[in-house]
Amino acid sequence: MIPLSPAQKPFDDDPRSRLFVALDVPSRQEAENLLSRLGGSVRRVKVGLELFFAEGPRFVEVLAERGYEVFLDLKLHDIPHTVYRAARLLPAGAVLFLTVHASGGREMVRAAYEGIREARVRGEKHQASPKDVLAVQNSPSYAPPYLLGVTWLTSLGEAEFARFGIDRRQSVGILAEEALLGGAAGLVVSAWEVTSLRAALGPGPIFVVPGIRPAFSRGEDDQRRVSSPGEAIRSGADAVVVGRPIVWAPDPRRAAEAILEEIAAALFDLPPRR
Ligand SMILES: O=c1ccn([C@@H]2O[C@H](COP(=O)(O)O)[C@@H](O)[C@H]2O)c(=O)[nH]1
Repeated sequence: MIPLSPAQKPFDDDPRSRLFVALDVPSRQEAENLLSRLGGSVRRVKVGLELFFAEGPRFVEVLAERGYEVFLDLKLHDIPHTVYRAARLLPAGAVLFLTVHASGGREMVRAAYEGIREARVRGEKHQASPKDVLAVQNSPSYAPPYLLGVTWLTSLGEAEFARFGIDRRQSVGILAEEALLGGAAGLVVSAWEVTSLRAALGPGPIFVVPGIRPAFSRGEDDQRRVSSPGEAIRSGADAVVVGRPIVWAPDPRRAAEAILEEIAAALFDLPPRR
């Protein structure tokens, strides 16, 4: 694995690079409405199963054409052969992050990585010279689309881990290793595990944290390992994913801006990136 230096990670000083709004809505029309309500407060979006089933890969390309950076959260999980063949068809030029379940094992993650590499070359072929294609083909692992390995879903709480007979902390470490050894550039983790993973793995891997519940939205739902946006960033997350606290807010733009302020304050408290 070629470690990514912190400076190479796809984040910048704009707090908007640290926030992915989950477009968890059932149609392109609803996604468009939400995006127009969010205005310029958001630059990065996450497309998950719901919107992808509704609108397919073409809408991912439309979002990218409009300047949004897209996290395609399909959480691939199958035998390596199947994952490889699916990943080859990724609209590579339109995607910043793609997820796989780390529990598929390092061979499966590697298959996704190889599929992405082919998708990247195929996408480039339309505009690039053979020399450029070769350069893309030989590029280091960490060019977009970046592959992220999902460790344990943030909807799993201590009751589930007890029922499964699994040690959460230890097994998250194993899953992280499987993902990174398979070629993932980073992980999707809960804020509960970020501090220990960052300490163990260093600044290189990208950590993206869902299960974000700002103070204004706290209430019962299906998320179990939750944190505020500020806590997640201070613990070592590079970025957070937020769905319902923004999507279901009476004023989504105001909610996004409050979260961005919290992210900015947390970044300000951290030492500069080395
Ligand atoms: O472990 C995981 C992995 C992915 N997600 C996704 O993030 C968003 C969270 O939405 P909220 O409405 O803020 O709960 C959603 O799209 C999930 O599919 C996750 O929550 N946990």
